[in-house]
Amino acid sequence: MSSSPLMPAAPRSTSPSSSVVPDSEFPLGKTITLGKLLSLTVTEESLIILDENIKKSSRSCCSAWPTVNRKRTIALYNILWADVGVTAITLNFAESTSNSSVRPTSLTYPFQLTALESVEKWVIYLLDRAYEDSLALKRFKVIINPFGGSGQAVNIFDKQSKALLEAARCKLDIEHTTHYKHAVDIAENLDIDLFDGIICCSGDGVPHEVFNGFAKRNDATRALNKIAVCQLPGGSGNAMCWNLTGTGSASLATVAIIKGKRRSIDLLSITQGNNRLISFLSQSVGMIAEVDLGTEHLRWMGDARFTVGLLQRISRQTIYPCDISIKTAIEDKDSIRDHYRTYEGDKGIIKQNIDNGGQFPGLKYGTVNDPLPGDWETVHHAEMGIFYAGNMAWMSAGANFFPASCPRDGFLDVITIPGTLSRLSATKVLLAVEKGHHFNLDQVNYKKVVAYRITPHKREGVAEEYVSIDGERVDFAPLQVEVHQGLGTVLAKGDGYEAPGV
Ligand SMILES: Nc1ncnc2c1ncn2[C@@H]1O[C@H](COP(=O)(O)OP(=O)(O)OP(=O)(O)O)[C@@H](O)[C@H]1O
Repeated sequence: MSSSPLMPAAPRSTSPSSSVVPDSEFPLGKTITLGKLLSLTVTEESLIILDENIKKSSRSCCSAWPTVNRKRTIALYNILWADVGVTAITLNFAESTSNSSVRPTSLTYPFQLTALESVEKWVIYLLDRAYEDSLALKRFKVIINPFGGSGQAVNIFDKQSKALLEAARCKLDIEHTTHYKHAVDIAENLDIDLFDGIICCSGDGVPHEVFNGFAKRNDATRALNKIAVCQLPGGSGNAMCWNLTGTGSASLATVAIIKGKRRSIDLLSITQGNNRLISFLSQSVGMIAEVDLGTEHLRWMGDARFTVGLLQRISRQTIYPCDISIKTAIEDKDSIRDHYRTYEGDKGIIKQNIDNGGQFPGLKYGTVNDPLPGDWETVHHAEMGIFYAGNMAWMSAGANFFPASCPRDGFLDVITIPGTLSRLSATKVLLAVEKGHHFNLDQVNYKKVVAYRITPHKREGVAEEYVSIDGERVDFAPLQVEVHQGLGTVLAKGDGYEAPGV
């Protein structure tokens, strides 16, 4: 068998010789003929199987007679693996069962022993095309939060993902979290030589913990560079999954991970009090934080609780006073749009040379306890409604809050919206968020920044105040944030985020 990294050794034996002749175009062409009635062709996008034995019949609208359809087309993206035995080839692929789900399926075709070498070469070609610049046979640590979302994460993984990963011959080491912050310990102590990635079947809290676990290691930069972090939608907020795979379907996201390309993303350092932690997704103060963290009583509504919670606060014109100091990178929307179009899927900085084998990088701008750097601009916001800083586009399904977000541009996108907007105006903003069209509205202030500090002020008579980092509650206290360009690694379907841009 070939020494291709894609291929396992195929068993050989000495069965009778065969009359199978590879297509004359092969190996330069893409077809292998396995018999008079059977050929497999790799085209630009698909595997086409012509099989006279396929008994699928279809009736055209113009004809009363059924026609026999002997052609089967499988998108190369859905090809998971191919095993070559001595006299049969088995193709594993993801078959659509609906618009939003796939399941693993296989087809086996016999061939005669003399064709073995040709079949092996053809399979190497097929798998090269099916995986392109994505690593095949990935080795995953799988971390499942059994309490994520509505407690369905184990079920989701077992029913919708595991068999697809196995069909793609991925190596899995599965662990269920047993306590709060368990994923921090798992990432901190992981033998990174054994894995290519971590799949978090959870909400956004577990990937947040994984990045923080890596950050604690002495070889943090190596771990962050080597291990790609990904998410299957097993929680109540699955933003990472939406941004990197473009779906909330566990089976479709699994295929996107199997075929996922290693891409770097910016990470953020946050200091608050004497703590430092790492964020990959967002920070919010004001309405968004309160709705995210303070509406547990509306959990039964599912995703609708965010909309209902926001509308309640908008109608009351709720305000959240704070001071914000920013080191701005790009201020006006036209320049942000130009920047987005240049850097959205930029591959030029896919991997900077950040793996120096050492600890997590230091802070360029000091901590929240240090004096503010002289070139930061500070503004007091007496009537802030929403302060939202995002490192990815989707903040949850249907909420494309940061449509100008670029995965590795070294900037964080910051939105501020006054709490004093009229109900009509504020509702217009919210309705525009799904498609990212709020970016164009005058009421929405949108900046790209390299660092900022926010000091929220407690409101008189308000019992609970909220600050959220990656959807998790932290102290209601000042925090300072700076970006580390391209420091994290993920598996992504495309080069940019899977969201409509600007
Ligand atoms: N076995 C466990 N027992 C208690 N807490 C856990 C356990 N496993 C994970 N956690 C904690 O659950 C939190 C949320 O996890 P995750 O984001 O996966 O779920 P979620 O349902 O989206 O979250 P949320 O409850 O914040 O909406 C994390 O802080 C994590 O440490």
